[in-house]
Amino acid sequence: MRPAELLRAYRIGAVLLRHGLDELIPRALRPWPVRLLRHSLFWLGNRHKDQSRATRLRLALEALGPVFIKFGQMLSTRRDLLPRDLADELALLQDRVPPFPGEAARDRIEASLKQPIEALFDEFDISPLASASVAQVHTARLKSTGEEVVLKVIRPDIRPVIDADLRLMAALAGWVAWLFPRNRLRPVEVVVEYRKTLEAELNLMSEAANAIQLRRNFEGSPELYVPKVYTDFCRPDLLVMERIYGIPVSDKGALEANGTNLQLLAERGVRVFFTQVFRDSFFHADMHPGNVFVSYLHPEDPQWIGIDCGIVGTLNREDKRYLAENFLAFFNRDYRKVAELHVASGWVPPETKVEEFEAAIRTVLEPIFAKPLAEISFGQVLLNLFNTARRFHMQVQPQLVLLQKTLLYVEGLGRQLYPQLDLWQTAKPFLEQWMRQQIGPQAAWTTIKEKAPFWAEKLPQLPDMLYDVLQQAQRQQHQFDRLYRQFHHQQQRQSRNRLWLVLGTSLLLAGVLLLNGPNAHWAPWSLAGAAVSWLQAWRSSRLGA
Ligand SMILES: Nc1ncnc2c1ncn2[C@@H]1O[C@H](COP(=O)(O)OP(=O)(O)OP(=O)(O)O)[C@@H](O)[C@H]1O
Repeated sequence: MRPAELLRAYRIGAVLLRHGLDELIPRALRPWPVRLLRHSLFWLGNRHKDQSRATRLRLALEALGPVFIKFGQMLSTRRDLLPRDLADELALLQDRVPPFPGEAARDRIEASLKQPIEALFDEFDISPLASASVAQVHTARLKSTGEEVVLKVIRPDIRPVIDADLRLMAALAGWVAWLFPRNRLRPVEVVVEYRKTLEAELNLMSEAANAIQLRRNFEGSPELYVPKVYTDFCRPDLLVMERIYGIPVSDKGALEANGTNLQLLAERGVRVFFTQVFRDSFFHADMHPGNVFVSYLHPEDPQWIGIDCGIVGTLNREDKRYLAENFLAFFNRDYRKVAELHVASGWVPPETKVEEFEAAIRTVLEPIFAKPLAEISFGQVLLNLFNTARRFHMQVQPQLVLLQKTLLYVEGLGRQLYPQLDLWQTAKPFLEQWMRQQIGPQAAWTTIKEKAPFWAEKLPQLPDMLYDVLQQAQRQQHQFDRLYRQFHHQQQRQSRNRLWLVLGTSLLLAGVLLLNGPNAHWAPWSLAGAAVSWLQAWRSSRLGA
């Protein structure tokens, strides 16, 4: 460890102790030498004794800076791993970070583009429009077209901090895993997963690619608008995109003042999400209110605006089948079907007892379904299902966890806008349509259509291929006949061999017996016969070899 890292490690340890987080470790796992050591660090006493353990954890993460704050935010969504009080408190984590000087942003942009800013942009605003823990946003105009743009630039000093903190975090996770090997938190895996998310957020080229894909998927849609990305100016640490003007979704007063149809807006939010999931298999997975706006234009026919595509989820056909089949089974409150689906599809091990699994699902979901449909949370249903399935050894895929978390956000936003929002009613047509596409005549027709170009390409080659196959079959038949004849011949020879050996042995025995009897003169003949028989057996085996 380098001196700077040692210092940082000390600081992390000091912050954790000053927030009394050592008390989160069960007393049984803190033997007296550890407790003695703790007491000897008297200058690092718990300074937040009056706060709950959850609040102390949140305050400590906030004190440790962006890497830990984002880590806490990620953990808050893993309710399967954390106790409820901790998860609730971590969800309150905010990355309030002071902006860095606009001049530093300007230097960084110029270094990335290898040109002075004035050569490409007019009206670059030196004071940031927004500032977050990883990046800062400035406004400008494209010199070539006059279009208004925003420039999102990664904080200049963030990379080494992130690298060092991640290394320390990984070491800490390793110790925790070593100390508590049976801990269900799985710290090492959680840190690895976190590192991937953070790496993706640090590369603005991947955010640009995601935004382009999402924009293409919703090209011309009245429901969702995604700002244009100016790829020529994008670099790993710089993203340039169209500036949008929208009402922040959290500002319900402004939405109402603009005359927005809130019911339609909420329903469209759910539809946009399910379209991304079931039509495109590609969804925006960072739907926090700072990333979602509503257009000022045509408020009676409201359009969402989505920015910050740093985190997206992708789904495969199997994931979608899992979601659609389970949701439809839930819709009919058919827990048996849900349990059977899990076993039949191999999502849980085949030896799982369907009755037990069904009972466990019923226990966690029946209280939810006792509420009116409009109050049920899809996200909560999924979360409870995942937690139950994990107990039955199902490996819940990360993309499904991401989807479940996004679903909670979407529901939260929707219900905030229009509390009577009936999610099931809005989502059901999507699920049913998807299922129709997967099974039945429509599915068969779709498969034929999908395969048609392949067959059209292969059809002219079909006679040749058929001829080849027939030729090959004929050759194989000949080969088989030859092998069979060889085998038969060998069998015959072996049985002849055995006969000669048996005869030789019998004649040998007879010869030996005759030697001592009254007919001893026959003995040489018998022994000679034995010798001839063995010779014959030897010859025949040599011929076959
Ligand atoms: N295209 C845009 N047009 C107008 N404002 C924008 C645009 N993109 C970003 N902003 C503003 O900048 C803020 C931060 O942008 P963004 O969410 O992309 O950054 P971030 O660093 O990923 O922040 P966070 O971590 O909070 O999501 C947004 O909340 C919004 O106010």
